[in-house]
Amino acid sequence: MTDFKEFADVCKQIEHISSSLEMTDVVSDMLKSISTEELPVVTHFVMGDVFPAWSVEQLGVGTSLLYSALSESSGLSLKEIEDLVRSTGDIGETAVAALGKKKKNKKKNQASLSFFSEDAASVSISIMDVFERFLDISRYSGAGSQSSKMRNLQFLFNSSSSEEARYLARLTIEDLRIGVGEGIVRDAISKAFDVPAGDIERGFMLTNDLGLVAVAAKEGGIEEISKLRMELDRPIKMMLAQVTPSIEAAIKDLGMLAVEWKFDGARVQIHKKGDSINIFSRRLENVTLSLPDIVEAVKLHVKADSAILEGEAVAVDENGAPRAFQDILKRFRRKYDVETMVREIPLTLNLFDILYLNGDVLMDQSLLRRREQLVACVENCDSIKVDEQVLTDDVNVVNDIYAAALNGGHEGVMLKNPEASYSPGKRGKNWLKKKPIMETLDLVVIAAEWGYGKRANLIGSYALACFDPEDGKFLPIGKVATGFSDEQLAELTEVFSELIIGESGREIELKPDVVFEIAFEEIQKSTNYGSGYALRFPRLVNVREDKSPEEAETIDRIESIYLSQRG
Ligand SMILES: Nc1ncnc2c1ncn2[C@@H]1O[C@H](COP(=O)(O)OP(=O)(O)OP(=O)(O)O)[C@@H](O)[C@H]1O
Repeated sequence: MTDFKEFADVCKQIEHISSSLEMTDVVSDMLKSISTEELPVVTHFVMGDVFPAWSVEQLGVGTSLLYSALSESSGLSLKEIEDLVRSTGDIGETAVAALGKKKKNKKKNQASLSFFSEDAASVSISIMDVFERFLDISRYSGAGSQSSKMRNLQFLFNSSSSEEARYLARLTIEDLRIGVGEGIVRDAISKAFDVPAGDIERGFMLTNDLGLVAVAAKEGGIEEISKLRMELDRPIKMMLAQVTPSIEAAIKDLGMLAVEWKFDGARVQIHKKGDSINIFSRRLENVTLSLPDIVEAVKLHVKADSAILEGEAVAVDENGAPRAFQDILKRFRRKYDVETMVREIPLTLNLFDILYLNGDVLMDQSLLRRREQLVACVENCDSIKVDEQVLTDDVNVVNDIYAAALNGGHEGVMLKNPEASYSPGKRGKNWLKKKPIMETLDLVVIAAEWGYGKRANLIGSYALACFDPEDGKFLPIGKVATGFSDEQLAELTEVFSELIIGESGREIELKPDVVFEIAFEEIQKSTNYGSGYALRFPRLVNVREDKSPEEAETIDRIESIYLSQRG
């Protein structure tokens, strides 16, 4: 059993390293040194995850619960914890300071020990102890769950040293902040168990779980990795599209095109095993409970024993015409009553891909072959259908389809390579999208400011960042304070209150989790922000609840938009 302290020591070491190669070496050494049981846990922990995004288990600890646990464990008041968050600007440092103070208090007042009953023996905790407690926390939800979660958190903080608490606190809100992302872990697994990085990547593509890949690599090297398969109820990352500047350019790039309407809704991946249906969002979260109408439609109209299907769920009005993008997102929120939502915001599901059918993985087949099988197993009706696809290399034909899509209230067209296989998580050239000039950017909210006067209780301005996939960092690019309705400001304040990880005066630092779609006039060079760019006249268009922070615009894309603006 490895002590959690050893994990915390490695995190501390990594925090002081800037080179990715060195980080990879340290992570690789740690992966080699631990047991097979600990391997999947540590693989996720080191990236700041407790469970994979798609797992049924979810931790669901917000910062307010964490503050209360730290307050109880340290004996400091909630207000003192909040002050520490403000002064240290980091939840990890807050935990270190709070538990440090607790020790001093304990010496002063032995009587208080009985309050910390669970840690009276001051035993060290192992990595697996921490994981077990997290697992227990994930089992509680709804009314009365807070106290059970609290008990577990207190146990963890009471039995950890203040150094361990730094990483424990950050892990609790799944924001470890040591800069280790999927790329580094993939390379570390490859190095630790001597399997080429390409094979690790392929295993990851099929399973979406680096923990599982690490165990396979350790137990049987390439051979075991090559046995990894896609599985029902374990979603895979979705294939994405690049913007094409023009239809002519798309034909030049791909030749023959498979042209489909681009629907404006939310992407879903549906896993069907007999009558058991699971639906995953673009962020790979299990959203089945929000979409009972889609579950029914799939049960009735998809003629397959087992299948993995992909499509776009679109909110429609009584005539079947598409409604605003915000409406579909309401359907995914748990805070609304599902039955009312199903009644008020009906959906249609437009299926456009199939990755698995009756035991066969179809991902490596061409789009055309996959589509034949998709068409054959879906009975088209109002609630679910496979929309038309046209094969052509004639620019006029594509232009007509594009015009018809826009006239119908849809977003544009998808122009796909008919021969291409499905590449999970890739934004390559095999799927192109054409829609009216895109003047919005999807950016991650990393910080914010409380408002003034009457709006002092509302967050009024948000700091935005783009993503650097090289090192997994979010690079500031500007602030947005316009485009919000009062109702939206109140709703967002509630959401962001659970993501506060540091506070200084009116400024708050936020766990990067929420993506804003931002309209802007121009991208300018700037020394004010870490990205080296700033936005002129940014305003909020949408909250992209369907996107994860890693799906925000990359710094490369910002650079290329900047260059294209200059002609
Ligand atoms: N026929 C279709 N085929 C594939 N994707 C479609 C189709 N119709 C709508 N879509 C949606 O379009 C998206 C493809 O664009 P992209 O991968 O760039 O996603 P995105 O970043 O959300 O872009 P956007 O903001 O343009 O929707 C898919 O993720 C899917 O949600």
